[in-house]
Amino acid sequence: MIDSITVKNLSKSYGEKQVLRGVSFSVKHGEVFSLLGVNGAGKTTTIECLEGLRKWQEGEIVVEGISVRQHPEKLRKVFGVQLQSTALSENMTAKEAMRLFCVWHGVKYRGDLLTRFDMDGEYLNKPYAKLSTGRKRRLHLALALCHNPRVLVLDEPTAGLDVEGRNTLHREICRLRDEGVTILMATHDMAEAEALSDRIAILRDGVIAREGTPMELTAASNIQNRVYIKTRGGSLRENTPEALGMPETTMEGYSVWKCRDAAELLLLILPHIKACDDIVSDLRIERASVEDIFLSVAGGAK
Ligand SMILES: Nc1ncnc2c1ncn2[C@@H]1O[C@H](COP(=O)(O)OP(=O)(O)OP(=O)(O)O)[C@@H](O)[C@H]1O
Repeated sequence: MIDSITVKNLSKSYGEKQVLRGVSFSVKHGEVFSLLGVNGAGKTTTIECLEGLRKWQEGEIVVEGISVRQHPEKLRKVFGVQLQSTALSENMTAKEAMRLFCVWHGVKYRGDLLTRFDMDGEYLNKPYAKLSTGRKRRLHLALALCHNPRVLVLDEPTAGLDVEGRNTLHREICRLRDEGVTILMATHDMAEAEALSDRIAILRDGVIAREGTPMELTAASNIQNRVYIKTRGGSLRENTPEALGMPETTMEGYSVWKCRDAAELLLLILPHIKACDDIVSDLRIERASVEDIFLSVAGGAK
């Protein structure tokens, strides 16, 4: 079995309102796959169908070889689902929550997970309501992993966290991926998606409008790159070859070109600098980011 998750032609309406119109994607084992889309694009709906929590009208979903429509009861073993922030009762402690989850999944108490997520010591017996958002997120992740799920589903895993909390969770997500867990994530954080994902899909108007690795998505875009070059002798400020054209702008001593193909531009510029007996003192290429691609794709959503 190559794919951990396969979603084929998924269509889902709430009453008259059609939200998904034939969504298809697949996630390989041990891959981090991010689903992006504007508010209301249908990310959570897709995830909830996948978890067997919602019925849908058309299409097929298979997770770890299990047909979600036919055997939703078999999914509990397979999935680890991170809770929403209001999901535990206010007075419950981390230790009690872990006990509860372990009993529910029929496994031994997993104090090791509370230690791994730094939820032992002073946090172990603190009421849930008194934990910070970051600590709650750590606890949710620890609980989601108590039965060693093969697939982890994360909906906005780092929303509202500070930089340190975000980095900690990112490290854990990478670690879980390295341990072979398949991770499906919905996020609005483009930098997070770009840094963590093996592949990304952008939902728009009820279908997957773009899909690929972060490199593929950004390389295939029509968004122009910016090339910044500074030389010691300033040879780019005058006498640039005709084919090159003058820089679009200069900034803090850098000549700046906008171009689709940075390599082509450099093949013209660098020989010119050398021919002028000049030396490059700094060179930067600003590529289109996943956020740029997202804005160009999802920005046109109805
Ligand atoms: N239970 C429901 N009944 C009716 N409409 C719903 C229901 N749940 C979601 N919707 C609608 O379906 C659409 C998709 O919602 P969904 O929550 O899946 O989007 P999302 O991409 O996760 O959005 P967000 O980024 O805001 O979380 C929205 O228009 C929403 O109003």
